[in-house]
Amino acid sequence: MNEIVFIMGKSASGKDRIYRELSEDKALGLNKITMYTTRPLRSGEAEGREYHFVDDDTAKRLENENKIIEIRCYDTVFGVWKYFTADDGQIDLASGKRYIVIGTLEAYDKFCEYYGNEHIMPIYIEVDDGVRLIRAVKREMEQENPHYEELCRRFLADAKDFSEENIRKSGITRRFANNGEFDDCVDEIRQALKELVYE
Ligand SMILES: Nc1ncnc2c1ncn2[C@@H]1O[C@H](COP(=O)(O)OP(=O)(O)OP(=O)(O)O)[C@@H](O)[C@H]1O
Repeated sequence: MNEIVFIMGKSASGKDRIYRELSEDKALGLNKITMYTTRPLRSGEAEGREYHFVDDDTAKRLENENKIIEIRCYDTVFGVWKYFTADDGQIDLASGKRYIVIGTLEAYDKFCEYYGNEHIMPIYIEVDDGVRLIRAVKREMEQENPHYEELCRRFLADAKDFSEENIRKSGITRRFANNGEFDDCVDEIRQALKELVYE
């Protein structure tokens, strides 16, 4: 049973857009998971909507209780900010519900360790590097303050994080290409979900 649909891919591969499209499709009935962060709430954000905003002690307590499924720690100028997914009851494999998660390859491995890979359906989105870089630059140009250095850093970091060896080690065998029309890619994923998640 593939109760958890796990979307992943390099930066600007289109995963946010695909995640939104699939999670808004009522017919699929995929439930979103709210992650946690120790970074402060920004204006316009609301507790429980973008994230559950918690302090470091809460993160440590959940860690001690072995309730953290995957965690990423970033050394920022404001100190260490943690982003994590916790086993807080949002995912209940016995409930018959389906879930949709977006994350890194490392997070996918952690989900497999925690829940067992038979419960997770990996959706790996792939876009040719040249096309992906152009889309990333275009998206950045639309920002008020484009950060091209960060874009380049992520592009290079992704080449390592999503190396062919890492993809193979994670047991990812199927890739969903998003080089052409967005709807074609989403249709292919919908078809795969019908076969593998709603079998
Ligand atoms: N098939 C497509 N054709 C054209 N543009 C696309 C297509 N798919 C996605 N895009 C665009 O590419 C850009 C990157 O998509 P998106 O933000 O969803 O990527 P992402 O993988 O979530 O990136 P990141 O990890 O950097 O946040 C967006 O501007 C999106 O609208």
